[in-house]
Amino acid sequence: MALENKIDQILLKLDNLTLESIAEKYPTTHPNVNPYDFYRIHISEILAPITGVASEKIHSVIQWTNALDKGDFTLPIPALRIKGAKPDALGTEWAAKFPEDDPLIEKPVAAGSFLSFFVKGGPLSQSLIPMIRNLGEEYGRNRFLGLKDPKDPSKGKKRIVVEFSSPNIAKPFHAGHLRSTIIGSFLANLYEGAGWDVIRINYLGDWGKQYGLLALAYERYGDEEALKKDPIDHLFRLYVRINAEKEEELAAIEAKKKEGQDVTELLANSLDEQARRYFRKMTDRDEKALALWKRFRDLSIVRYKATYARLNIKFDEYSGESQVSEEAMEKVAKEMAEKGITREDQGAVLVDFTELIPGKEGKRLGRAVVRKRDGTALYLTRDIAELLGRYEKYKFDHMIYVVASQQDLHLQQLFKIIELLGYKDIAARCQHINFGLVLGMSTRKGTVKLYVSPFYTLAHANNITQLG
Ligand SMILES: NC(=[NH2+])NCCC[C@H](N)C(=O)O
Repeated sequence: MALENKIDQILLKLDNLTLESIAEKYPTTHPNVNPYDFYRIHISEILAPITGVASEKIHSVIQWTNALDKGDFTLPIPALRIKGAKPDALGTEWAAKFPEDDPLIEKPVAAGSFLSFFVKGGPLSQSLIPMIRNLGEEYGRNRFLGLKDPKDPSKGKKRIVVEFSSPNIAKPFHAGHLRSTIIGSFLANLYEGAGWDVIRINYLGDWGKQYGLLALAYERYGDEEALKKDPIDHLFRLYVRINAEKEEELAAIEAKKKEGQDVTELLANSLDEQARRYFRKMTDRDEKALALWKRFRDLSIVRYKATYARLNIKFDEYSGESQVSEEAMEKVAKEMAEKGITREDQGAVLVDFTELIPGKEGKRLGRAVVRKRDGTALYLTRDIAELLGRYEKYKFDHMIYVVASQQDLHLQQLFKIIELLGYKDIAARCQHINFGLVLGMSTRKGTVKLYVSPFYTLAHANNITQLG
């Protein structure tokens, strides 16, 4: 984009630079879309002769401030590593030598070992407003940041996978999922604005024994009309009801056991056991068992989509725990065993971090079961295979999981297993973005609050503040 405003022309002249020489000397900058890049360069060019330090070096350490009273930019003097000089004294000296009447920047303020720089408001707005008018919708974005090689755009964009929202079908979409949705969508938009190729994934909780239990509940109490009208609500009601029954039943069995009765048969016929068997049929891809579950999933997705649409959010992929194939899990199970990461323990398979990793870290990570005694896989097992599958499919440069801090340990275990498998490079590309807990809610007890009204409010706000 051509530079059409005077201030920037003045700046180029001031520092005796051209856009070409800037690109050469400061390859990470993009002054034609980010006016602040000019300012950082300008400060560096002024300070170079005063300090005797190369302007590129100064440029590389100038930072944003974290509070406005500290200026627009700050220079941490110790970062320049000048031997034998006291940073505080240098700060005072350099501030004194800084030109009194620079057209763009106030004389800096020395604050301890930092120099604070304040941009002059008038000239900035004179340069900024034409820039906003020129760039239009593009203003505020910097598509260069996401390039694989900033010097060679033909090499393409970096790719990021952002996994967020990820509710559990049949359970309500609670405040935790809402937070993941808002944060995840915001991050995805931000990366898009920064020129990355962004893949948005919704990893549904749609698999596990509880979906066997839910199917049983539907067979007993399900209502076709209610399901069609509001699947999420209907399934939630069934889920709470059947869980209460299951808990009651288990408590009764436990009491009988305490009295010394033989409860083997009761346990074998319990709801819990029936649910397990039902889910087993699902993992064996029994068509009948899967048909009901698939309806629950499909209807829930239709509802989710409508809600996300209000928030101006779209996903590129509705993946989910159910989409992780048994074959993929078997493959990685074999690999883990071969690489000595897993061991058997009373018929179950687990990763014992306390043995694999010495010291505190191993202790902190503890032990994690990856295959139950009855042969079924777990949440973690699915995540391991899913992560590797995503890498295979997307070859991402970075992947973010936006998940509540409740699952900090789970994600640390996941990333560590990937690393132990020898995929250090893939593990290093993964990041957990967490957020605090919403206390006092339990889906099983039915104490979850459905956040309908904030949804509307946020949808509204999102329309106005959307980044991309
Ligand atoms: N890859 C993952 N484990 N993502 C997080 C999924 C969140 C999960 N469905 C929950 O509601 O708690």
